[in-house]
Amino acid sequence: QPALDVEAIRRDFPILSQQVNGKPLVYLDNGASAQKPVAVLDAMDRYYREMHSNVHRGAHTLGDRATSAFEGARETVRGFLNAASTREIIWTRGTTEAINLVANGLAPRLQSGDEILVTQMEHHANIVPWQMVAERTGAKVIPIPVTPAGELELDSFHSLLNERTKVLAVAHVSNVLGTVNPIAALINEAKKRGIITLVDGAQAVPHYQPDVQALDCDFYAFSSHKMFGPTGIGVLYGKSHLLEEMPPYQGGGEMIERVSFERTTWNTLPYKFEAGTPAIAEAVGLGAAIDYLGSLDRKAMEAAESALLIRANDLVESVPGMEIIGTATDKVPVISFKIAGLHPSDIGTLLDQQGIAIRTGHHCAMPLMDFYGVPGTARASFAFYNTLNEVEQLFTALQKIQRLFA
Ligand SMILES: Cc1ncc(COP(=O)(O)O)c(CN[C@@H](CS)C(=O)O)c1O
Repeated sequence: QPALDVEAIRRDFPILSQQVNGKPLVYLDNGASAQKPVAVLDAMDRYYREMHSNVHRGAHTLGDRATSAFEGARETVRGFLNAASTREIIWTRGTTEAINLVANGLAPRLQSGDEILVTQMEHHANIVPWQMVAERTGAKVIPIPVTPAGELELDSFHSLLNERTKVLAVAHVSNVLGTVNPIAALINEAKKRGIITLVDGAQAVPHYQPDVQALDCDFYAFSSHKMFGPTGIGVLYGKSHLLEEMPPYQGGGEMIERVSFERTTWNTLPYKFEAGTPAIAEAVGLGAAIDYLGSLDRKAMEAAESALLIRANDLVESVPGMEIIGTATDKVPVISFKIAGLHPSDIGTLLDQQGIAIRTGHHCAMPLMDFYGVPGTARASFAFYNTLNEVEQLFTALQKIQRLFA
């Protein structure tokens, strides 16, 4: 297995080589948002310098350049997900908007007593939109419980499935626990019962390249900014037969075929769900991020990331009173933790003073915090550009904090 040349890769991410509070930045908050390679910055800069215009207007050369750059990025996303058609690739603002779009689009199918199955580990983005639609339709949102290790209780999953279950909405990867859920098996079970499946892929795409046709999920949502692309854009993959049936999410320009005060008709897929001027440069940036990832050895990336997680797990015992929350067998390199006698936000502040960036709090997963009986956790989330030395710096800092403040 060729090792990843992390030092060469880090040179692709200029932001990483700065000092914070007089110390080298150790950026371990990738689960909140990842950093961007020069290839993404250059692609967006070049777009604005040479191509920018509004899209789909077709009146002039720049418009054609912008449109082909924009639709070219959509094709890049289609290839990344192995979707059957670009008609199934909808640009959104991010994972949150993608899930809201689906929840609202499925509302006409839902009636009183129907059940929407989610999990106890979900991010609020995959709970609240369903609660809002359940409120309107009389449906119910039911959580699949999680074990203390942070894995789904699969027996409960099977017993919760019933003839009233209409939707299964589940995280591919937990942003708090790092747990990789067995989504292929979950989707397979749901499909046997005609249940519509949505996968929240926000925390999976920085680490894996999902194959939506192999998974056979009905919807897959993710955000560009988590997978080394710009903020402000995300993707909803949806099976075209379902997208065709769903009403538009927002009204305006682009999403129409013909408007009159007597009757308005919708545009074809994917434009029916893309009202208004889109985030064109951001789509180009996401396309560049996918091309950048495609230029790397994915197996070497996965090996490097699992080495980071193994080193972190090995170092936990070096910090008295430290406990990892989320010890699933199958995990991405994310560790949520608590240290006896210390509040997570104090840990975050003290680490920042040493140039180390993590996240603390409830991580938009309050039901999961309730399950563990904690107000929040400290979370270090690693990416392929982090080094073993950075893991050791984190734990050396935690040892010092524990000695001085716990
Ligand atoms: C599993 C999961 N699902 C949805 C979202 C929302 O992504 P947006 O790009 O904000 O729409 C996130 C974003 N989680 C960030 C910010 S709360 C974190 O620090 O964990 C997520 O992790």
